[in-house]
Amino acid sequence: MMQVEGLVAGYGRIGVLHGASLAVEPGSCVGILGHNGMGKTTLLRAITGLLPCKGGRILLDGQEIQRLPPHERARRGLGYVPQGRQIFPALSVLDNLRFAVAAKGGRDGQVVEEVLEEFPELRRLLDRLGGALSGGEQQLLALARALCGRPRLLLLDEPTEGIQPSINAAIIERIHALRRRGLSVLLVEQNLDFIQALADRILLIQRGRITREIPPTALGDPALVQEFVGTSA
Ligand SMILES: Nc1ncnc2c1ncn2[C@@H]1O[C@H](COP(=O)(O)OP(=O)(O)OP(=O)(O)O)[C@@H](O)[C@H]1O
Repeated sequence: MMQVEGLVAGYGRIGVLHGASLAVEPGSCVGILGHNGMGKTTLLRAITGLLPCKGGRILLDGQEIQRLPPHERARRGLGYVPQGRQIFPALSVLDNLRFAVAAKGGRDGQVVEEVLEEFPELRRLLDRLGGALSGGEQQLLALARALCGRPRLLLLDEPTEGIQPSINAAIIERIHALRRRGLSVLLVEQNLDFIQALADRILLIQRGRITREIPPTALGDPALVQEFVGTSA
């Protein structure tokens, strides 16, 4: 589905990614773990095109996309749920969704209706302002909004940040349901239970490079977790 080869990116003269490589197989969920500041968000932003790539290649279905603008990468199947969700707080839930469809150049009525079938709990919130939602509701809206672009590969940046742990199970189930329909996922997450519940493969990022792959079962071993991410399970 996607191959990232030797990706180099950063902010001005500050290098962050120093040759990151990874692959996401069709229909799979790949998790990325790493300490704060190792480049997880930067990696996702470089893949979406929000940050320019200074080197390396990104292949989506075998086609190079690293020089395409973000909207063209979205058109080819990339969806992105950014860290902190970044929904529009002053727009209603419905308008947040409509905006996402319009940004992709689609006809909103039908797409929004299809997405609401996948996120039925948003129906009773359609008139509510985005900023008035709980963290968990905002995360569902952010997922639904990304789905309005009908992505085939979804990039998720720390979806559990700032939401109540009790909501995590609902979000995990929703992502599983999307995967059953063929969606591939690249997930950056610090919550070990969450990443273990979803990822088929887990990659470690250290100083801007993918350094290792670990089996999801390794997250049950506190000593390994300490070594990989510096927290205990
Ligand atoms: N806009 C920016 N300008 C300059 N440096 C930045 C910018 N955004 C991030 N950085 C730096 O780039 C490095 C990688 O940041 P990034 O956000 O990708 O890390 P991360 O692994 O996602 O960490 P976290 O879990 O804390 O979000 C950090 O040293 C960070 O300070």
